Amino acid sequence: DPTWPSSIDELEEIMYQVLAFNNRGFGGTVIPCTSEAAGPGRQNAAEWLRTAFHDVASGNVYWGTGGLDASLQFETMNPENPGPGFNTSLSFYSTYYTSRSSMSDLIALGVYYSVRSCGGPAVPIRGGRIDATTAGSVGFVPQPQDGLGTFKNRFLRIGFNTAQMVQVVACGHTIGGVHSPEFNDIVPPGTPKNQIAFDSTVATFDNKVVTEYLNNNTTNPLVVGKAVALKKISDAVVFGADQNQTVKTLANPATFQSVCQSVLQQMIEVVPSNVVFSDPILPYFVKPVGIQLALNDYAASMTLTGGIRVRTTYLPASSINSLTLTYKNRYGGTDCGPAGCSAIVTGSGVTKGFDDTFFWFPVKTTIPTATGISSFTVALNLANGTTLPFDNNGNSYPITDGIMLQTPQSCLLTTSGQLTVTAAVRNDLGSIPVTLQITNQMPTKYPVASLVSHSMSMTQGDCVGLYTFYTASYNITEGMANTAKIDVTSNNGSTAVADTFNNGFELGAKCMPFSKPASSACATPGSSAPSVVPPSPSVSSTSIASSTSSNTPASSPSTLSSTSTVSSTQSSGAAATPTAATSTASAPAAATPTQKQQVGTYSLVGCYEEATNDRRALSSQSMAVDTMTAETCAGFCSAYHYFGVEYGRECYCGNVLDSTSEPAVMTDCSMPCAGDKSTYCGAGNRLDVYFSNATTGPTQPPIVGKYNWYGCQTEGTLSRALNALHTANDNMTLEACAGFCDGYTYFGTEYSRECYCGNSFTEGSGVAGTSDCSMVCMGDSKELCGGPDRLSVYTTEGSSKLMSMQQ
Ligand code: HEM
Repeated sequence: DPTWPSSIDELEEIMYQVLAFNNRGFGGTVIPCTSEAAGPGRQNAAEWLRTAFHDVASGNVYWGTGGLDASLQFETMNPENPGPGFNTSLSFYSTYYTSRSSMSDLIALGVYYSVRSCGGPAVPIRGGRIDATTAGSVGFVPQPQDGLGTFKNRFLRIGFNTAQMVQVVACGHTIGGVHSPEFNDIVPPGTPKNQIAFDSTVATFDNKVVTEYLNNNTTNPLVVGKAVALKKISDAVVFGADQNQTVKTLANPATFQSVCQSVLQQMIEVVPSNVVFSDPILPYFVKPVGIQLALNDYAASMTLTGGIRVRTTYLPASSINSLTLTYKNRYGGTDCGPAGCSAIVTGSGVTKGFDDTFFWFPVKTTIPTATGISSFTVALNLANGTTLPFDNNGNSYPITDGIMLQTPQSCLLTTSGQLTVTAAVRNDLGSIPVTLQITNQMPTKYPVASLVSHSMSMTQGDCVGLYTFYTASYNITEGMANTAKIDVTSNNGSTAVADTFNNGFELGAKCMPFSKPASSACATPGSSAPSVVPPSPSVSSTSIASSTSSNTPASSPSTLSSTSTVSSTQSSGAAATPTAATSTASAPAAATPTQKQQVGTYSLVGCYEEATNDRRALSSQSMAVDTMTAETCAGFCSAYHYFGVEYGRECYCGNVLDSTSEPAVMTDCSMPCAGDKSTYCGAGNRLDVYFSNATTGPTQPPIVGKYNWYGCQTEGTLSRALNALHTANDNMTLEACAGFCDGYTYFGTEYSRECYCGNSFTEGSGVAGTSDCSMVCMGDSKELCGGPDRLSVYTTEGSSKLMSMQQ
């Protein structure tokens, strides 16, 4: 494996995540090879291969200029580039164009995809090509009527000798053909599909173009037919350049495949002399993909999410029982709090490449903020009882908790482009510029968009425990929001920490509130490995302790906007260590009933006021009974991160605590539980709030029957997003909806109990933030069934988000 992360990571994922779960959608219009996505006779695979050649044709190996540099985007109006195929191909590639995937590398990847999809060899792809910013030299694309001398000169100019010229033309002209709209003298109008193929197998990358030529039974329009009288028989001239010597060697099918593999690689590696190529891009055995950290409410813990992708080409998925992820704390040590430093993950989701398969291990690990994370290693636990360790070539897989994009607290309205980004920066990283950089595409008059970047400094906001929030807002040009990549960086130079290349389209439409710890919890991480690990309840107790001591009316804000608070806390260093507060918090439990600190996996957060905005502090579900205990409520709310008991007999659940709900003094929660008088259950307008990070919460399973997770989608503007069939009932589950929609490409569940089916999305339906789809299914509290106006969508195709945005 290359050492992760690497500059080719984005290209590697586009190259190998071809089909099924988490596919990148790059094969959309060239798989299968027969695909004529641009119309009858317009075979995209053939167009992609020809596109690469026409881009290369401007190259000059003597000068070290041109070649595969995407200059074709500026040359499509030139008469030597006739036909719609260049535009179709380049505009498709353009959607994948980012700072980590140049257009010219994408054109090269297009050769790999089109050739492989048509049954040809796997052309090795190296990354690192640099895109031209203007047109290259034009007039160097060989034409059917040119003579042998011209052909030889043209090919020498791009570094091909006569034999290689014969080879590369044969390898190009094994798929596709000549079209009448562009060459109506060679292909008469009225020809079926307006196309004459180069050989009898138009959509197979085989040597028929050669054997049929040698056997004199070819129908190649650049060898026989109308072209003869017009002297436009370029393939006959090229193939005959050395009295058929080279072309005869290609009559062996295996030779043809291996020769094409090498001359096509040679072709796509004609590049300007300033290009430094990477090694050939091979699939990682083990690769972290989409790894992200985010601080959880109250900042006592953070969650590491993402996937570990394991290549199962030679090691079948069935031989892997599970994966153990072991991490180091932010000091490189092994103190990770009570839960320890490792997590066992089971696999779900299979991705296919042309020649590979991959198995995914979705990671969701809670890490105490006090100890943090700096790197991890992976071990595969095999069915035969052995383990296979992976340590990133001895480096561990690095990850910084110095800065993180707070996805839930960031939001993007894809329609208007209004973006708000919140980043959490570790307080010990000090006095800093924190910058937000947004890179998005902008349309140009050419088929390829340009990339534009905007940087701005972020404004310091609340201090939340060991971190401080920074925010910035920006308006992305209308229509371009889905292309945005978001980088947040703190500090600069060698001390910079960054969280980069985050997808704008993964942000929700609404910025979620963050339930804050008290401002007194604001601190910097200890300078040595911390011996003290405050688990979530102790930090929460800190906030209680602080309200107690400050003795301010509960309505007084603990909104931590004041920078002076932040800086003074920072300078006073460890004064606010959470452990000190824990003992304070446990002190008030003096009355006969006691305050339960722990209920199952839930820990007491504290006593909280009800929300003040007509909502409930915890608003997802509720119930009330005269036998209420904390246990009863915990069971009822097991699908949620929070539960709260109030007024002795009421129970409320939710995944977020409403932002207007403020901590109250612990002694406010003084009503015994109706079902257990020895413990407290809140009071009037006061809840005892408990929190759990355990994955008893509902999940969005990646696979439901034959459907794969697609994403959280908004409703359509004029009709339902999926409008073929629908049903609704109180027993709704993902499985039930999948069964109901059997035969449709998509199913979506919405608002806990609704189910919709369809083969495509109607107008206006777009990507929503995953956090928008957070309502529990009525029929299964372990699963998520959309949200208000939001669908949890699954598809039989596992088609990618990028593709859906194109529609
Ligand atoms: C002497 C050199 C060459 C000449 C004169 C030539 C000429 C042509 C012409 C006239 C067409 C028909 C285009 C249309 O009607 O859409 C064509 C198609 C094609 N060429 Fe070439 N070509 C040459 C070399 C190459 C090379 C080196 C490759 C790639 C390795 C290549 C790949 C293709 C492909 C794949 C098509 C089919 C496109 C489609 O079906 O849409 N050609 N070529």
